[in-house]
Amino acid sequence: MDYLEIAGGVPLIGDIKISGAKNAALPLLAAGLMTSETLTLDNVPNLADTILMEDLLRHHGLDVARDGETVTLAGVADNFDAPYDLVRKMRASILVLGPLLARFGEARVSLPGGCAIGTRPVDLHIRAMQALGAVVELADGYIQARSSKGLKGARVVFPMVSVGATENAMMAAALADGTSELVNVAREPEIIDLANCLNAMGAQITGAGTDTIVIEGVASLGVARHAVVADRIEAGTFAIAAAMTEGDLRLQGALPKHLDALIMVLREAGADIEVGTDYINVRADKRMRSVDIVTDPFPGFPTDLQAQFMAMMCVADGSSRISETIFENRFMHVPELVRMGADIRVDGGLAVVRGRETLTPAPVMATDLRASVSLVLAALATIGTSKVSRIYHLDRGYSQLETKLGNCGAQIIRKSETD
Ligand SMILES: CC(=O)N[C@H]1[C@@H](OP(=O)(O)OP(=O)(O)OC[C@H]2O[C@@H](n3ccc(=O)[nH]c3=O)[C@H](O)[C@@H]2O)O[C@H](CO)[C@@H](O)[C@@H]1O
Ligand SMILES: C=C(OP(=O)(O)O)C(=O)O
Repeated sequence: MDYLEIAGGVPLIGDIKISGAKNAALPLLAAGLMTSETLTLDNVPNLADTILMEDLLRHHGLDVARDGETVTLAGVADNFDAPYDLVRKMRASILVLGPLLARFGEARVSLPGGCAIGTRPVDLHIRAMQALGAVVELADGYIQARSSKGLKGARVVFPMVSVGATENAMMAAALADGTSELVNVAREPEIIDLANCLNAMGAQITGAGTDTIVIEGVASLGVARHAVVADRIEAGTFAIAAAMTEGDLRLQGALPKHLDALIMVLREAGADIEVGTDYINVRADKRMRSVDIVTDPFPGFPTDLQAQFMAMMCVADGSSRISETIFENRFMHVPELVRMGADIRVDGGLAVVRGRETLTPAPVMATDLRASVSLVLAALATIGTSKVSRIYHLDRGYSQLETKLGNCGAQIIRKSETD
């Protein structure tokens, strides 16, 4: 199994090009099921998750071709079954439910089950499909959905904000008969990116980025070409890396309007941040100050940056309160950070971090994507050599992580247990 060996304590200095967003690319790829014409997606990051989604689409019968970061989807699906073996590896596989149901009137998708960060039910996805007229049954661990006469536009009010359920409902309603109003939807930039792509394919969606989306259903969607939006979570991760190593990173392609909450707390912590329309420059020449954060749906502080921010607070001056409100079990990085000498107390969804002057190098491992990268950040800021194991989690969400960081001075090497 691969691991990373990181000799930390070096300020990161240089330029990093931000990749396309995993969390935008996954629904955009699923949207390829909704047309019989070609959908070409540019800036698709080359990640374990996007490759798995490409495999899932092939399994459904699409022709999928990748050339660098451009993915072309053609053909028509002829298999409406998303099996457990593919879905269990990536929860975002549930995003084929809306497209298959809307386009073909049937879908059978394995229930994804819980994962390291929480139980993550899919009840809101199912309720949205039912509201649009589908008949849904749960049997043998599968969601079996049918709409033999096609989906019907409807008013769907979400009891809580869900990114994935908003995306599934938006895709299903795009091909439904009549008007849909989706209320209390997620406002994440990835939702806007999906709406833009669907509209380029011929959908009629307005309101994406607000809490109400209105969709006039159309009979079919056509050909389109769309570039995936920049990954705000990758950019945010590197922004934190610059601040905590007292470095100077220019994040090319990062969109500051998608990172307002992080930029505000980094400035409060003492980082010097300059922004342009498509770059963020983060500079620090002293130890950061402690700041409290609460995770929230966009435009709040993203849960996908909570672990990385906590790593920074472990070496900040003072005491920080970190509240995780989105997922019930998203503190798995805590015991590993503690192994590196961090002082963290957890009480339910609250972590209190008392910053130390420095951490100590240690062998660590994590059980999810952002927890893993938080350990990489902690190791980069710690003098001495740390070993971060189970890095297959990192490969789900960070494209060329070692190269990008290595080009900015990080001493980070991927090794195999057999080396
Ligand atoms: C591929 C992708 O885009 N993943 C992101 C997406 O995940 P995902 O779309 O799975 O996250 P949701 O926004 O749906 O989850 C938010 C909360 O709603 C709950 N919930 C969700 C659906 C449902 O049917 N019932 C229910 O109770 C979840 O358990 C969670 O507590 O948004 C999360 C929240 O910003 C991010 O951390 C993930 O990186
Ligand atoms: C939780 C994440 O992803 P997913 O929803 O795909 O598990 C993430 O990107 O941090």
